[in-house]
Amino acid sequence: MKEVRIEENGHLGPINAAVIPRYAGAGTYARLPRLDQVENADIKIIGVPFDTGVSYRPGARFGANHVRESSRLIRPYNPATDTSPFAQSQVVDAGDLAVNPFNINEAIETIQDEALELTADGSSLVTIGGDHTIALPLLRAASQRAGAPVAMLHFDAHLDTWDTYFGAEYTHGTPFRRAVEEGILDTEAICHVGTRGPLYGKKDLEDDKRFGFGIVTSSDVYYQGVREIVDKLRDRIGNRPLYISVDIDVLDPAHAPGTGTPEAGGITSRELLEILRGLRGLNIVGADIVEVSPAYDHAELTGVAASHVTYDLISLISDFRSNKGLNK
Ligand SMILES: N=C(N)NCCCC(=O)O
Ligand SMILES: [Zn+2]
Ligand SMILES: [Zn+2]
Repeated sequence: MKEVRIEENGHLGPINAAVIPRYAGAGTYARLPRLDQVENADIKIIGVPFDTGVSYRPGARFGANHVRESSRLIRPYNPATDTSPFAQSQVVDAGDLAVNPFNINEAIETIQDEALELTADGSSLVTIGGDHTIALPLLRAASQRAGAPVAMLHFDAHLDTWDTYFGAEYTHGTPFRRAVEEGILDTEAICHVGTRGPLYGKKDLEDDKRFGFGIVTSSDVYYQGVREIVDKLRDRIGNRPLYISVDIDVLDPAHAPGTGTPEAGGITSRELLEILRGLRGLNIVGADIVEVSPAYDHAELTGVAASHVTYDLISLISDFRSNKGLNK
């Protein structure tokens, strides 16, 4: 079957669903072109099939392809932000990184190296799939590219600033403690959003605070509402280079059951999307959407939520890049 794509603004867009039914053919994210089908890419979506860092249910290694498969219905115009992300920037699916499933240290190195290589041309990365361990090498690459520690918004049920699990330093519950220790985060502007659930002890929160993290809990989102929270986050971040890490378990299990460490009482997908949309205009230098574990999903609930979160993140980055003249 011959590919028929939408082309706008000189950018090669998704396969045209009015010509080739959206359920036909091999899947890339939002049916976008692959990296090898374009000359230059402004935004690259990459999959990281890695879940060797998990402490409970496995399966996030299958997350990237699940998000791709659940993104077939995505359309090119985003009315929530009045933007056409695939027309404003050349967005591509750059495929999966091949990372070692048996050696976490090597996997982390590979992710960092490949993220640096992929962004050498000034493009932005949006990573899908994998467990939260992968945020550490992605943050290293992002701060190296930014030439400075980066601000971070971390959407998650969990703090992920624990020290070790079974003596292991690099796991999905520890990436942000390592990141603070390594000095790659701008500790004036780092915040968790959506946290909830039981902890190991009060010290978890004391340590986290000492590292510089602010916390907007899932209950805060309920009591304060999206607008007030967005204002606070924007104040804290200003115009710093910002990395956004989204653990899909930030959503209530009713919205995202397909994940490894579910916690009751989470935010809704509407709240998450609205908070993200409120970040428009911020200097987002990279993002990930992690912890999608398809075997625990039902009716693609988690896949669809993750694919839409990815879409709104791409919309923000695309808008920022095109307004600042960063695209080729
Ligand atoms: N889902 C992520 N990233 N972390 C959860 C760690 C929960 C734990 O085992 O204590
Ligand atoms: Zn989590
Ligand atoms: Zn996490």
